[in-house]
Amino acid sequence: MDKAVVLIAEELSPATVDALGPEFEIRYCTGADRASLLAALPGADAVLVRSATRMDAEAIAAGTRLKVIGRAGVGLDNVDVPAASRAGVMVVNAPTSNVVSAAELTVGLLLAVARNIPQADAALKGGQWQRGRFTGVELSGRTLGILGLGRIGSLVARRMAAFGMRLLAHDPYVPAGHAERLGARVVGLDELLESSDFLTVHLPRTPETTGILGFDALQRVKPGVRIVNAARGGIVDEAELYAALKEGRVAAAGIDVFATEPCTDSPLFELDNVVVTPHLGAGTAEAQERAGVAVARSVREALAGRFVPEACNVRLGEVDAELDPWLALAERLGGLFTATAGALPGRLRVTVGGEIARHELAALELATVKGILAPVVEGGVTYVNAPLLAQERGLDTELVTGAESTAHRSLVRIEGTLPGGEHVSVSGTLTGHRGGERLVELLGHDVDVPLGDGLAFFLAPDESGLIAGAGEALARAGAAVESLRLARTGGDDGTVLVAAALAAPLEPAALDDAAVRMGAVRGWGLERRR
Ligand SMILES: NC(=O)c1ccc[n+]([C@@H]2O[C@H](COP(=O)([O-])OP(=O)(O)OC[C@H]3O[C@@H](n4cnc5c(N)ncnc54)[C@H](O)[C@@H]3O)[C@@H](O)[C@H]2O)c1
Ligand SMILES: O=C(O)[C@H](O)COP(=O)(O)O
Repeated sequence: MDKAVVLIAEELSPATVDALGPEFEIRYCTGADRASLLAALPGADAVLVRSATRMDAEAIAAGTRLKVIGRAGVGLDNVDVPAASRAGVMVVNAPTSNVVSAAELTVGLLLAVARNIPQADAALKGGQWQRGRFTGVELSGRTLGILGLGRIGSLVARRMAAFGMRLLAHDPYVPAGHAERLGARVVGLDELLESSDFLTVHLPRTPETTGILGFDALQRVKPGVRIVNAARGGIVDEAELYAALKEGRVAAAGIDVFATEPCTDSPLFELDNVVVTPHLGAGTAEAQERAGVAVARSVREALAGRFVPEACNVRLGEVDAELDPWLALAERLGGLFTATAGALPGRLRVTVGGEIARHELAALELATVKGILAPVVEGGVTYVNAPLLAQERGLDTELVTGAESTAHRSLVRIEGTLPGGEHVSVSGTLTGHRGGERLVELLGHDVDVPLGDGLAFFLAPDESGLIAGAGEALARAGAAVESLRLARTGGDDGTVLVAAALAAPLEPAALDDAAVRMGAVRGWGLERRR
């Protein structure tokens, strides 16, 4: 089988490729070069990007076999997440990988604009020993205004408290008490602007925050303020900042991010009181390794068709790790439901009983739908597109929880009525320390077989010698039978269910042949998960 292709579109830590492992073909392109990106995407199952690759609707459409976009970093403003969701493409990022590095760069920029370090360095290397020209200010005792008290803003708060700064914060969306625990006082935007000697920006770029430090805000700042932006370009209006720096209302600025990147030409670059870096917030070995390894792991999971907790466009909230094997079971049972039904029901009921019923089960419901649709949908079913595909096929799902499971500690049952009126049901559980998947009911027949590979089922009239006849029929059809079970109880149509565990799945023609030989009314199989 061909290896899945992972396309690396930007410079990533070598640890990324190591974490992907040998089972992928790795290809490279230059994501910032549109032609290179669009030419490489059609062959890729996954693409790994940083902030310079625009994964918009056009690029996502070009990735005809794309299943996952891995953003080796935090910001997703270069990824059209809704377009990815429509295309069934999972988007994963590494939201905490580089926050310490970004906070540390912020500290560096705050020190640089306080003490003119880069300017003094450049002057001295240019042969000038000028000490008075670069006299700065102390941070200690001054007021730092933090705009956005999320992950990075909070790390900056802790670090700058150690410098003896007074902390103010503006962030209407953090819980009460968070700022106080960091030693910061929460204030409105006006007070933040009017009272801060230093202002540092840690907001996401949203319609609300774009230009938030524009003409009006820069008119209200404390004269002589120093501003640092290591969040996103465009949050500080570059033209207005330039004007305020020229006037001296803003004494200095440290800027890591620009409205348009790469940015190699800006009026800001002409000003002595500006320190700039080329989007270096995440530019450390540690951050790159963390980001690369995190997305590599998520990509491996996503390409294996498993649930990825870090997926940004699967809205299931936190999924308890204890539930993972149950998701796999539900998906497997969904596949068996479709193999048994040969059609989709209009309405599907997923009943979860016993101990696992206390968990949040939206992911398990989705895993079931994924398993049910996978055998019948071309192009792959993922946790991302399963709800949309179900809707398109008119498949409604009802989740029933809390039912007692008397025979098993926990049980998952899937049932639905087909358009022809036939009721189909399948139930399974996990047993033993290693959580082996077991089928415990099929079409109302009580069975107990491992949900292994190569299962085959037959419905046959209840006659003596059936088990011997079934064994012989399967052997003649070329099957290596590992075990045979007869399920007499539960069915109400006079047939018994023969469940055969085979060493390898049988081809459909061989299954039919075996069914005819044993006098079964029908036979069907469950193939190995791909
Ligand atoms: N320079 C870099 O290389 C680099 C590296 C990492 C992250 N970043 C950027 O840094 C920024 C912060 O990242 P984070 O991980 O701390 O994000 P975060 O989501 O943890 O924090 C953002 C905070 O902003 C607040 N916020 C949102 N809208 C607001 C508004 N209108 N007014 C006030 N507060 C508002 C939110 O409540 C949140 O607490 C992001 O823009 C991210 O893309 C840059
Ligand atoms: O959003 C991020 O993670 C940072 O801005 C870093 O972006 P980068 O991966 O392009 O350096």
